[in-house]
Amino acid sequence: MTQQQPESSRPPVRALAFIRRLFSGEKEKPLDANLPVPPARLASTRPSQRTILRHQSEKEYALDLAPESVHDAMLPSIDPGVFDNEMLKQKLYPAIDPGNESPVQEPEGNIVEGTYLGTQTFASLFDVLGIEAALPRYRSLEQQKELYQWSAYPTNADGTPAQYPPHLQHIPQGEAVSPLRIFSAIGLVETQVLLQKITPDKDGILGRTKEWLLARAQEAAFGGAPERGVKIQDVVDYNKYHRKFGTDIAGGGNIGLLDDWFGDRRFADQQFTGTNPTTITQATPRWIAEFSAAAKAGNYDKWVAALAKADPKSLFVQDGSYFRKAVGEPDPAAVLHHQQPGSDECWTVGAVSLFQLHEDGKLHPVAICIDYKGSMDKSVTIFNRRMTPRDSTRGEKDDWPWRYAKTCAQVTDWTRHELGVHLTLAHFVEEAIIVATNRTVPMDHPVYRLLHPHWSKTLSLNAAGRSTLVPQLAVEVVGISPAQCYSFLRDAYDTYDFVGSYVPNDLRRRGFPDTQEGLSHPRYRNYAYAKNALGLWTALRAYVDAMLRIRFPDDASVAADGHVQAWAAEMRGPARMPSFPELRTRAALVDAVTMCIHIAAPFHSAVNYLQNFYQAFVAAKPPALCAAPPTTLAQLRGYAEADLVAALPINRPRQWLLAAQVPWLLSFKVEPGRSLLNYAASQWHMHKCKRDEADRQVKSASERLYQDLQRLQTVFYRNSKAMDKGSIPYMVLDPGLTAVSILI
Ligand SMILES: CCCCC/C=C\[C@@H](/C=C\CCCCCCCC(=O)O)OO
Ligand SMILES: [Fe+2]
Repeated sequence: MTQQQPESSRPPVRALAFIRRLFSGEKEKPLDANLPVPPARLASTRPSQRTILRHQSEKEYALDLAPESVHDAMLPSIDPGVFDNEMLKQKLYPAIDPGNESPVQEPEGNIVEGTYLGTQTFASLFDVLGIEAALPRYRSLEQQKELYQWSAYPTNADGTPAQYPPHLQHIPQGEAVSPLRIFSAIGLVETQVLLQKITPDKDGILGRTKEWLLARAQEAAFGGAPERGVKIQDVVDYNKYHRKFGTDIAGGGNIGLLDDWFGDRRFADQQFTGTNPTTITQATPRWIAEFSAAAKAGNYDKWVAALAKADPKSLFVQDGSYFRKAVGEPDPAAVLHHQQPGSDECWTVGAVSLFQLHEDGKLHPVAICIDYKGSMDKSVTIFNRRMTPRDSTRGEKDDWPWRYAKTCAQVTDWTRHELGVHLTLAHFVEEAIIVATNRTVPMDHPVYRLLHPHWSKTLSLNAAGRSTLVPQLAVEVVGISPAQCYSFLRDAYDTYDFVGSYVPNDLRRRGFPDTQEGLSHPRYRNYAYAKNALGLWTALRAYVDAMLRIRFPDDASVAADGHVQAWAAEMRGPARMPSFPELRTRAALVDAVTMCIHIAAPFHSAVNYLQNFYQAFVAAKPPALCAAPPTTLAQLRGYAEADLVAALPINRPRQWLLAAQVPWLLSFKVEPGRSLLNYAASQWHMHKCKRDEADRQVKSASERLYQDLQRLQTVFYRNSKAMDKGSIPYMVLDPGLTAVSILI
C-alpha cells in the first residue's frame, strides 16, 4: 500500500529537518515543508494479514473519545515507520551499534512435529503469525538448558548482593535482537546522545561533535532545552509548542495540555486509568486510624468528622510507606536523596495518599502523607481543602501546599511504577518465566508453544534495560542511590505474589469486585483498567484452557507431566519465586499459563504505553524532587508557587530532557502485526483448513479467542465512554493496541 500522508499528518518540520541535516551534512538550511513522506510500513502484505489489519480502528476511538482540549492541542501524528525506514537504519547502524546485530535466522527444516498441532511445524506456525521471524531452530531440552543459564541471585559468588532479579546470563547466539529492531532509530540516537554514549572520536556520524549532536537532538525533541522558568505556567506554555512528534496512542498529546492537569480530578483519575492503575488498594483499619489521628493533629475538623462517618470500604490508599525498607534503609526517618557525580541532587519520598471512592464513581483525594517516616505523627500529612469532588475547583490552581503534596505522591508513584511495577513485575518477572520455561519445557510441549509468541524481543530489551537504562539513566533522574535502586528492584521481585496477582485475585485483594457484574456498579464506572484487564483475563484463560485440554484432559495428566512439574520447581527454586504455584491440577496449570501471557501482554501494555501521555510533561509526574521536602506541616502550609518550582526539574534542562525522552521512546504504538488481536487472528487463520481432531480443537479455541477479543474492542470502547464526562480515553488495552509481548 502506498500512501501520501496528508498535510495535517506530517511531522513537525523541525524533527524532519534534524534527521535530514544529520545525514546530509547540511548546515542550518530550513527544510522544505513539502518533503514527501515515505509510505508507512505494513506488517505484511498477505491477504490474510490485510484482513487482520482492518480491525485496527483504535485511531478513531482515540479521536472520538479524547477531551476537546487534548484534541485541539494535539500535534499531527505520524507513523513511526517513517523514522524507522531501512535507509535510516543502515546509515545509523554502524555508528551506534557496531557488530551487534544478529542476522535473522530462518527456521530450519529439522523441526520436531508438534504433538497437538498435528502437521504444523514451527516454521509455518510463526511464518503465518508474522510475530517472530527469528525463531530459534529446534533444540533439545539439554541444549536449551545449556544455553539458558541463570544469573546469580540474591548474592554474587563473592557474597555481594546481585544487582538485578534472576535473569538470563547470555542471550543465545542468533537470538539477540538489535536495539534498532526494538526502538525507533532516531529515538535511539537521541537517547544515546543524551546519555553521551556517542562521543565525537568514535561516533563517526558525519564528523559531528557531541555538542552539535546534543544541541540538534534537543532541538528536534523539544525545540531546545527548556527555558529557565520561574512560574509553572512557563513550562505549561513550553509544553504546548515543544512536544515531540506523536508516535504513541495519544498522538503526541499529553496531560499537560489539559487546563486542569494539576487538579484533583486528574490526579484521582490516574489511580484508575493512568500509567499505573494496578496498585490502588482499600485502606486498612490501620491506615484509617493513622489518617484520622493526623486529621485531628492538624486541626482538620471537617475531615475528622468526615472520616468518622465514611464507610471504611470507600477509602483507598496508594501506599509508598514501604520505600525505606525496599531501598534497604533501616532508619525510618532517613531522608532519601542522591547525587550522581556531575549531576544535581535529587530527593525521593514514600508518600501515602488517601482517597475516597464516592458512590457515583468519582474518586476524590482526601489527604497525602508526603513521606511516611515509620508513623504518621513523625511525618507531614496534609488534607485536601476540597471535601468532595463536587466542591468548587476555583481555588485548586493556587493551593500550592496541596499541589506540592500531589507532586510528592506522583514522585512516589513514578518510582513505584517504573522501577517496581513496570521494570520488575512486567519485564523482569516475564524474563524469569522465559528462562525457567526454556530450561525445563521442550520446545514442542504445549506450554512452550503457548508461551513462546509472548516472548518476542523481551530478553534483548531487558538486557538493554540492565546495561543502559538503569545504570545510566534511571540513577540520574531518581532520588535514590544506585545501590538503593537495585535494592528497590530486588524488593519488588522478592515480595511479588504470583498467584495473588492473577487478575481476579488481584482485584479482590485490593478491595474491588472480581467479576464484571460487580464492576458494573456505578461506583466503578471510572475503573476501566479493572474491567478491561478482567475481560482480557477471562478471554485468555478460556483460550489457554481449551488449548491445554488436548494434552491435559484431567488433573492426573497435569500431575504426571514431568516437564510441567519441572517448570513449577524451576520457578519456585532457581527463579526464586516461591509464590509460583505447585501445578497439580488442570485449573492450576491453566491459571499459571494465563498469568504468564497476562504479564507479557495486557499487564505490560497497561503500564507501558501511557508513559508518554502522563510523564512526558515532567511537571505533572516527575521522577524525583529537586529540593528537600518540608519537615513540618507548618512549613508545607506556607508553601508558595516558588517552592513547587524549586521542587521540579524546571531549571535542570538535562534532567527534564532525560525524564521526557524515556517515556516517549518507550511509548511507540504497537505495530498492528504485533498486537494480541493479530496474534489470535493468525492462529485461527493458520488452523482453518486442518482436518484432524487436534487441529479442529485448536481452530475452535483460536477462533473463539479472536472473536472474544473483537467483542472486547467494543466493550472497552463502551467502558471508556462510560467514564465521567471529560475523562481521558482509556483504550490502551484494546486488543488491537495491546502488544502480544513485552517488546518495548
Ligand atoms: C527510567 C526508568 C524507566 C523504566 C522503564 C522500564 C522498562 C523498560 C525496559 C527497558 C528499556 C531499555 C531502554 C534502553 C534505551 C537505550 C538503549 C541503548 O542505548 O542501547 O521498557 O519499557
Ligand atoms: Fe516496557
